[in-house]
Amino acid sequence: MLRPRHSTLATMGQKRKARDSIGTLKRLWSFVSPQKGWLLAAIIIVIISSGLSLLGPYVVGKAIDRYIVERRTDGFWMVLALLLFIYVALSASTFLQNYWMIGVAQKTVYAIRKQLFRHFHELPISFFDKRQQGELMSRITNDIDNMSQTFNSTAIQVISSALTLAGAIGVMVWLSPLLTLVTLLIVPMMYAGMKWITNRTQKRFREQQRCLGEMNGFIEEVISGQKVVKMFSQERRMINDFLQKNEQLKRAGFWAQTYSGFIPKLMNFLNNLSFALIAGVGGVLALKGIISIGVIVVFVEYARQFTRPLNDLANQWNTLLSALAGAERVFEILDTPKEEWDETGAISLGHLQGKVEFDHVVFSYDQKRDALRDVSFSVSPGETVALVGPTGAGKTTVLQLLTRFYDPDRGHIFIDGHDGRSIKRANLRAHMAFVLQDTFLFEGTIRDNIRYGRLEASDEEVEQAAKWANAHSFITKLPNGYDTVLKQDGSGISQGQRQLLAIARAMVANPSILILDEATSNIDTVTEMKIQEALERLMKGRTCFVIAHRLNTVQHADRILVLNEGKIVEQGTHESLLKAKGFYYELYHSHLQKEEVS
Ligand SMILES: Nc1ncnc2c1ncn2[C@@H]1O[C@H](COP(=O)(O)OP(=O)(O)OP(=O)(O)O)[C@@H](O)[C@H]1O
Repeated sequence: MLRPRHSTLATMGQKRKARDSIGTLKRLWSFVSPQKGWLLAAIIIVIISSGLSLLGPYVVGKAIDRYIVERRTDGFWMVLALLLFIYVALSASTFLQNYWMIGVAQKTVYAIRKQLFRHFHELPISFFDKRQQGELMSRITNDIDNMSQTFNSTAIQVISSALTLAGAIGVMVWLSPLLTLVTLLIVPMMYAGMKWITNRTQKRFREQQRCLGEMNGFIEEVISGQKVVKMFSQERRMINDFLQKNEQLKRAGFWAQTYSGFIPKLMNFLNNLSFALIAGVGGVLALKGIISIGVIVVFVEYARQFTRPLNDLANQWNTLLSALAGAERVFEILDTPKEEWDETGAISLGHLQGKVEFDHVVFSYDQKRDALRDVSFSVSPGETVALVGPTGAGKTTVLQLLTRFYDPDRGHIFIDGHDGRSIKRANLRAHMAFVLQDTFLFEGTIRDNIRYGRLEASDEEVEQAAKWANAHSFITKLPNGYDTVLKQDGSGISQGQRQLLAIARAMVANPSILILDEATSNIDTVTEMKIQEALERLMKGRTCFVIAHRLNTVQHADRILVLNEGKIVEQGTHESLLKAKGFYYELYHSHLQKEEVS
């Protein structure tokens, strides 16, 4: 079937740390640089707010010395006004730094998301064939989200924490090197304590995430497989399995939360310890006249400010690293070469007769095993050709090459006498339409879904196509007719109705070449007849390729190409092939037996 295959090879997304952080940062800068004016403004305001947050306690300390210790009164109101100004300016600058930084972050992430999504559309089908859908989705959603959060807050906090820390130490050393030493004594303890707790917490959180992921996967499976669960009366077993997973999650969640709850307690304890040390040692120094009371107050305040950035820096560093890893994964996609678009001098064909010729075509997906081996055949305009063969014979591959999702390794494909490579891809595909086994419907109205075949089609053309496709009568019975909104999974309409819509969509496209992936499986007889009739109308006057899984549906094809292991082993009409008593004859009879058994 003409449908992407998912391989489990895709594991690029599993790596946690960026391999080339400098390179990734440089790439990131290319997205941030258009906002460098705003970024500069945000950084300047961060420097100002860090300075203000250090200035506040310093002025308070000086004021205590002046107005409480020395009992002076001059300039009291001035100092009070200064303090008021400092704290108001601090709040305003914090607001501005957030506002500007969020602006920079959102614009940057917008640009990355836009480029990534555009790039997705320019990637060759082989890229999607080799990767898991979920993994690709997570790059465009989770990784970008992670980057966005980091830009929004973490980056600016790291700068602000580092500045506050450096500034506080500078002022403290200037005021009293000895008391600075005492204050800094707490740092190694804080570092060791935090490391001890975070190691354990991270382990518990990972365990919690694992249990949560497992439980979500289980719930999703059970919900989507409800019919099977009920059919085989597996409810009890499902509930028991769920209880087990729920229990594991409860245990993991308990320890993760308990350990992480230790962090504020530990910080509190160390803060109090530091306060006691500063007060004790500072008191002795003050009594000896080495420092003033105001300096002790400044130190107490700084020590309080100190622990927060220290703590923040450790946490934010990890967030920053994981965002860098996410950015690297996004850039990996952006670096994947685009589908080789059109060769220079490629032409557009106005009208296509529909003549197709495969000339000694050899093709391999993996350069190890040939999927097509020296395939040659020629199809006249308007001819219906059925491709049959056992699974893996190469039927889909023929069509992947015809549509130029892949190009042959050797040999040529001619369309109306032009080498396929010399025709613009978009032009070539505009002359083709598909009716696949799984009709892909988009979230939108029935009208829009049909119009997907040719966006400029008028409402009348859409309705006419639906009439030819035998879809009009069921559509008009729906509450909102052509304006009925379909869900993405097409729930609300039957399998057969979906196929009729697919036929209408192909009718609107009015292609010269039609590709049908046997569209009539699992359908009741009445609908099947409707589909058959619609298909016959659709196929009239067009070159058609039909992949047939049920051999009784291909008997009316003008010609049957029988493929086996990538080679055309026979071709002819149904009758001539049966008469030849070759591979098709065997295939047909073994198929008939299977049908009888079932
Ligand atoms: N994307 C891919 N990457 C690697 N190998 C592939 C890919 N798609 C198909 N193949 C291999 O190429 C060969 C031909 O596959 P193809 O899908 O053309 O067979 P098919 O006749 O359409 O089979 P089916 O009736 O089961 O759909 C098979 O061996 C298959 O495993």
